Amino acid sequence: MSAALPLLQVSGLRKAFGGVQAVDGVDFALAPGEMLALIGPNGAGKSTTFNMVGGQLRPDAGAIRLAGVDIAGLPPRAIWRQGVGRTFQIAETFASLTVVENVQMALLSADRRLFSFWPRAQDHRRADALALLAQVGMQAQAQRPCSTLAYGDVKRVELAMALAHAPRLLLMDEPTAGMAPAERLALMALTRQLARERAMGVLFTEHSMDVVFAHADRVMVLARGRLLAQGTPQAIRDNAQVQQVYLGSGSMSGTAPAPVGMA
Ligand SMILES: Nc1ncnc2c1ncn2[C@@H]1O[C@H](COP(=O)(O)OP(=O)(O)OP(=O)(O)O)[C@@H](O)[C@H]1O
Repeated sequence: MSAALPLLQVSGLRKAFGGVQAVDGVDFALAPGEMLALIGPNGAGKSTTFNMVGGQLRPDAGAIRLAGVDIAGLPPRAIWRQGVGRTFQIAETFASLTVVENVQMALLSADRRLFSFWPRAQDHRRADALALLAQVGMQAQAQRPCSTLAYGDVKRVELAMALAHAPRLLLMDEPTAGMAPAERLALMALTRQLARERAMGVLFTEHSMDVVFAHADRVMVLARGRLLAQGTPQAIRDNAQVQQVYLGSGSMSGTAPAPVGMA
């Protein structure tokens, strides 16, 4: 692999639902260790783009290359095996398990032994699970049931679980939804640190502009399925077209102030 090759290279990506062109020819690249935020008003095509990269949706056209290999249209499990991880909420059924057991379950899944070895999860790679928990600052709470954790701590455990199969690219769909401002900045600061340490690319959608401007290396703005702008957080914040799109839509959806309010 050439050093110049991006981790993720998306080109000509398109997807329509009936008469709605949800994603209309999107191109972007993501480097190892980079935090790339995907933002845009409601209905801009963020989730559709995100789900095509993760394999939940099949593109109508376009290429999605991971370290040069086209993964467009592969099923989610095949894309996961290529090294694309995703944060998922801890399922209700696992909330009664301890923190370390949840991470052990993720390691079992990464080792593709989830079903055959289910009863022995407690023995499986416990030291590795504890090491992952140390990386997200949760080792001291390893023995607690997940159901007793504060919300921000659950998010850290989910991050440790997503790291269990050592993804090259991590997809995070609104990772800080429902979190208090200080908590969401802390979670994304941690994610950024891990991205750097592991040379792991992170693509995330986010409605909280404070998170985007504090922790994205680069920001991509979608509007009506097209890439309106991409650049550094500062460049995006100062971009008149971007400000207009958000003003035109009332404001950024969700908890965040509109970009124009943050200059
Ligand atoms: N399964 C679907 N069936 C029909 N239309 C869809 C479907 N998924 C998305 N769309 C449409 O495609 C467009 C883009 O939707 P998408 O969910 O990708 O936007 P988004 O930027 O993620 O929005 P939000 O911020 O509200 O989540 C919208 O017009 C939406 O109504």
